[in-house]
Amino acid sequence: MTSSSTAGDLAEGVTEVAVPIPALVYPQIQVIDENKVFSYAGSVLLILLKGLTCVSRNTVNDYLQKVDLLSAGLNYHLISVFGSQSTGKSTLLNALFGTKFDVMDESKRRQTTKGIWMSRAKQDKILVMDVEGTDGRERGEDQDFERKAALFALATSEVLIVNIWEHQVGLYQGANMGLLKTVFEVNLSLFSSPNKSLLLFVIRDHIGVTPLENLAATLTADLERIWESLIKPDPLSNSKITNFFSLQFTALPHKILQPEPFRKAVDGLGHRFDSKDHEHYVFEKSYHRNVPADGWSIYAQNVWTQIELNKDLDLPTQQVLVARFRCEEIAGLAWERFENDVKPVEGMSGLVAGLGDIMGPARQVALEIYDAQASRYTRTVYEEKRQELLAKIDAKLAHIYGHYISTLHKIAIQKFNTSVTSELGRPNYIFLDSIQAAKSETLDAFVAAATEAQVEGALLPFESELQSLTSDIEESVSRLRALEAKKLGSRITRRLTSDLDDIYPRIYKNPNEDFWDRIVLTFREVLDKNLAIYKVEKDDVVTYDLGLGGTVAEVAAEIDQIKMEAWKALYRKMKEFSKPENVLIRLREHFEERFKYDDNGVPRVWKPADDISDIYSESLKSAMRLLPLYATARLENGDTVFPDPDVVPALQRDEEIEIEKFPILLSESQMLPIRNDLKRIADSMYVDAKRSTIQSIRQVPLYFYILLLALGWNEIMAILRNPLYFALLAMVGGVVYVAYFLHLLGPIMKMGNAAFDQAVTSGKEKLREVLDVKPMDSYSRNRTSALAESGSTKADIPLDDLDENGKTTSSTKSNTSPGQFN
Ligand SMILES: Nc1nc2c(ncn2[C@@H]2O[C@H](COP(=O)(O)OP(=O)(O)OP(=O)(O)O)[C@@H](O)[C@H]2O)c(=O)[nH]1
Repeated sequence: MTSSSTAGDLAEGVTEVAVPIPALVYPQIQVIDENKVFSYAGSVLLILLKGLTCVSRNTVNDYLQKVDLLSAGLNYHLISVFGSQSTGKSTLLNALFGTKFDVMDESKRRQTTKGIWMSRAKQDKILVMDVEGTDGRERGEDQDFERKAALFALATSEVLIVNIWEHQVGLYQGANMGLLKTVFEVNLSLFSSPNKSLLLFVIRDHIGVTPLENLAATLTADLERIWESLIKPDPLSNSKITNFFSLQFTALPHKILQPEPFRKAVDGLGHRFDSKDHEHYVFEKSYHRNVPADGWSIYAQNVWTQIELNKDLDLPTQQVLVARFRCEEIAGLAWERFENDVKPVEGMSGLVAGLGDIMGPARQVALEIYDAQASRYTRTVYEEKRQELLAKIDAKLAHIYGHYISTLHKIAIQKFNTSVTSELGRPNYIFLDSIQAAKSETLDAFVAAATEAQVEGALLPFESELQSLTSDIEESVSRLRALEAKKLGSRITRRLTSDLDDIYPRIYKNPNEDFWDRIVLTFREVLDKNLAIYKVEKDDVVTYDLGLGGTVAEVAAEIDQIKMEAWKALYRKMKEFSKPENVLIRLREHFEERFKYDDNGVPRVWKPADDISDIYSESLKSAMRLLPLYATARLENGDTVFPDPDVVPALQRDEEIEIEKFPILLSESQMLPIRNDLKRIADSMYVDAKRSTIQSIRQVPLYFYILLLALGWNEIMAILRNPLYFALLAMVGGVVYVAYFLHLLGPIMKMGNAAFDQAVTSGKEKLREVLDVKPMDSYSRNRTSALAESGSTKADIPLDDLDENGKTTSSTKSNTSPGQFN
């Protein structure tokens, strides 16, 4: 018992000065009608956890809206009154709270209040329920409604005003003790843990003979007795009535007989409801049912439905159900607002400027909407639904943000490529610096834009996208590095090719057994020279730095690529020089050098004594010996020339090179025509040599000189007699003598003849070229040239068929010549 009021209350009512009441008159609403139907319109069926519960967008909500309490949250109070029929309950409520509940027409003396009515009180944020009176003759023995109504009042109200006549105190039925017993019983099932309510006994028609104190004591004793008689569940077996109820008592004078004291007493009683400082202030936090005003109608309706269905009325569960329903409803509203706010940026392609400034406030506003209304409901439900809402909002934000940073990623990589391409297009660029600058700029811009669009509190990670962008950039850098390495490789290969162009022909022209050793050695020297500037030697370990960055493995691969290109350049050079036509020319030159010139390099003038066949044979053999050298790249030790093992895999993938045939430059089938052609050329030269010898040994007949003397006698004499002619003759004679003395007369004449013959042959060749328009392949052309130079374009002429003048003596033909190469 929190307070036990006595006559002091009465005195309080009498002595206190009435506070002027604002002339506010609120309408009323029937919450439950006499047929036990909850007041609603246009019901909506909802499934709330278990079973079907009829929940409405009802008139109660409309009413609360109308009386401006719908948005009051938990800041409202609910008071019910119950008691016997026609005991002046409505009269009391109207006087106490300024309501307009119907009051019985005295002349008719019949039930006025049917069902349960509600009205807002004149006091701040108080709702009052006027419950149909008990013991009415209209319902007779049917106590169903009064029990249910009492239960409903208890489940919803903080304060229950029990209205009794003074003369009923001490009576069992008249004082509603039977009903109170029911109330106590159901209270135990309603509130498994103590959830207090205030029972405010208002004793009417108190005439003052029995002090209020005594009346209160009687009532208290009755209540405790009832409480003790209840069968309580185990955990509550030792509980007291005061664990569940606070009790207050007050008494009012007769309204009709003592109107003024009645009014004053009512005014005094009113202060208990609006003055927090009042010692009997009726409202305590623990009395509140913790159902926000906007959820009250659902709560009340659920409670009533449960009561109507005679089901266990577990109020905490009902509160949770209402909280769940309302929190979901509020979360729905908040989500709707959020969706509307982010809609403009959701479907946008490309980068949305100021995304964070749109998403952040949208999230904030949605949460504020939710918090403002839902935070009044059961904490656990509120938080659970808030988490759900937050998760939904953040998932949407993550989706929008994901799209944003993915677009950002694409734009960033494009910008990187553009920037780096333009950097690398500049003269004298430094690859690594250019790449690093573009990379830093791109990543910084990405991080800045991604951070700018972040929303405080939301988990919007961009690290994985940043990682993906970084690896895309690295991939791009790798590609650029490969291109750069290729460019560098091409430059090195060009320099190497140029060096080989310079050196290779010299080695090639003078082949011997270590011919290929020299070529490979020279190649390696040239390659080393070109790679030397990139070489880094540290602790006897040789690595390379191409100035392109990259890992050790990447650099090694790039160096291998360069080496591979170098080997390809060598291969091309080898192939070029080993073309059959080039080899034929080289062999012919080699033959000529030995056949037409002596060991001192002096052109041979063939004399009858010379062994032409032997020289021919030796020269041809020497030339033929070169062919295998040119045909297969073989080192002196017998190994074939082959690329280094580290470049072989790359060469194997290269389409230009058949790596297995790397050292094979001329096949057997290619060598055969070269041999034949060389032989033909050599034969031709041999024939010419033979012919020139025969011509040199031919003699002028003696009679030619006698005839010349006879016919030229006069001229001879004229010359001898003329001093001028004679002097000239003497000079010519002197020159001839000196030539003869020096044995130059014969060679001078031979050279003259040879020069003449050569001129004739060249003339014929030119004439043939002019007349012969048929195109020739390079080998045929070179071959023709080689043959023409040797004068062997004619058919082979066997030496045995020549007479001493070098002419063909018969049609007999021989297939072999004396000096034929075997
Ligand atoms: N004796 C007496 N009669 C009162 C008092 N107050 C009101 N009445 C009369 O009691 C009768 C019933 O009043 P109501 O206020 O309608 O009583 P009620 O309890 O609300 O009636 P129901 O709603 O029908 O249960 C009326 O004729 C009132 O004039 C009072 O203090 N004393």
